[in-house]
Amino acid sequence: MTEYRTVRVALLGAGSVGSQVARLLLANGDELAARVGARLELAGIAVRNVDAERDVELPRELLTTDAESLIVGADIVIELMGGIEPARSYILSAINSGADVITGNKALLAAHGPELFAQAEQVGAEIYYEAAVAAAIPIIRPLRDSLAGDNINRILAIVNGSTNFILDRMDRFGDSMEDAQKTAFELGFLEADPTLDVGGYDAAQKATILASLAFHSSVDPEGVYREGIEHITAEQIEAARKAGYVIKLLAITERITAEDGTAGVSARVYPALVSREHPLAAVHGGNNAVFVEAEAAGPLMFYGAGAGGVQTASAVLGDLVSAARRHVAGGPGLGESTHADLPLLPIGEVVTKYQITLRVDDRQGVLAEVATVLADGGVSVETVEQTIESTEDVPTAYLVIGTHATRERALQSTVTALNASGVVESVVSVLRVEGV
Ligand SMILES: NC(=O)C1=CN([C@@H]2O[C@H](COP(=O)(O)OP(=O)(O)OC[C@H]3O[C@@H](n4cnc5c(N)ncnc54)[C@H](OP(=O)(O)O)[C@@H]3O)[C@@H](O)[C@H]2O)C=CC1
Ligand SMILES: N[C@@H](CC=O)C(=O)O
Repeated sequence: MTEYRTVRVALLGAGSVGSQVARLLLANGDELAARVGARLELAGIAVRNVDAERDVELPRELLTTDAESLIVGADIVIELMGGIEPARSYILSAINSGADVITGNKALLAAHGPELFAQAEQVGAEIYYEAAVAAAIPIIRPLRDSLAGDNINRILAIVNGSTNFILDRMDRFGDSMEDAQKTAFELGFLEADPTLDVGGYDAAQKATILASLAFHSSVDPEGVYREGIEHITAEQIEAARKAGYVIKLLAITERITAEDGTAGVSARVYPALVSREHPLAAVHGGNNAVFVEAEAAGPLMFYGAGAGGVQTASAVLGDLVSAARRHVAGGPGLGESTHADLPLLPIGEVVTKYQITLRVDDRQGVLAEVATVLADGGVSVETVEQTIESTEDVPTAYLVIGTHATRERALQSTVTALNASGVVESVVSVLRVEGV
């Protein structure tokens, strides 16, 4: 039998993900040792309550509430507790004591990533975080390594499984928003606080991480534009379907140029119209997908499970093998590269296409009046469709206007002008069209 040296691993958290990591680490010890060239010894598992019932039976003697003592002497610390504190302090302790760190904590990385990476760089430690975006889907390493020699222009991503599940139910089964949310909750898709998913906060944290990585820049999470799906109606889903679109909550990050010529990055999250021909339209249920547009590689799509204990554990164990190999072989790790530091530009600088639905009086000349307001605002019209829904005494028409690519600032002021003009009864909806 091969004699291996030992790498000591401390696990913080034994919830959905942590318990699966512990199970797989204990069950596959020999195989992992052969792959790494060292035995991965699970030194202990820190939890809040050692007597709590768990999905996976874990050796009682490994459980402890003393995370600090566990960290001391560990070669690798895996943080799967979630939240900001005490996770941040534990990670800093681990780094300062010379350990490499693995985490799936997107909330922490979005809020404190630069601080943690800077500290790690100072002491020569590494932070691995494949599980933090799109769980089981390998996307961090491809962006950090495989595409490191290319230039990324844009990423369009479905990174929140529960909102994708909800919108997909509405699209494919005709559910209302309320019913779809109820089903998502019953199936355990939504976070304990569903606002994190439905309000787009979870996706915005992941967009922050993707933007930093793709554009080698330090991205302030406060500057990431965010809209949730809570206002999406069954009528909008139906109208989108008729027009050949599906509505998806997208996390988008791209290289853009502001009106004054400043080169920068946009990171944003909102429900957008996606053509049914686009690969992202075929992402159903709770799945995730990251669509990368790179200068040389062209379009690439990474697809799979974006949540789930065992699926996420796969990404964590991949990181563990990498970290342990580095520990055995020595030498530099993957490193964090924020050398470009492009500014994060506000939503007003984004250029995209829009679909505007207006409710207007069905009378002669109304279309020309609407066209004048749009032209005055610098919004160029690509398509117009009119539906008449008049009753005997209320002659009403709906205009669905598709625009050419327009800067968001101009679009928003034109929508304000339309509302104030007296020409339209109401602006029913404004949706951005992405993936074109
Ligand atoms: N679940 C998923 O599908 C995914 C999760 N992630 C990320 O992975 C991380 C873990 O998620 P998940 O497993 O779902 O979380 P859970 O809430 O299921 O588990 C959290 C674990 O951490 C322990 N814990 C919490 N606070 C402390 C503390 N102060 N001291 C010691 N232990 C503590 C809990 O202990 P106890 O059991 O005693 O309560 C529990 O075992 C999060 O950052 C999450 O965002 C990323 C991708 C997907
Ligand atoms: N709540 C998240 C879980 C994984 O990060 C989601 O719905 O995708």
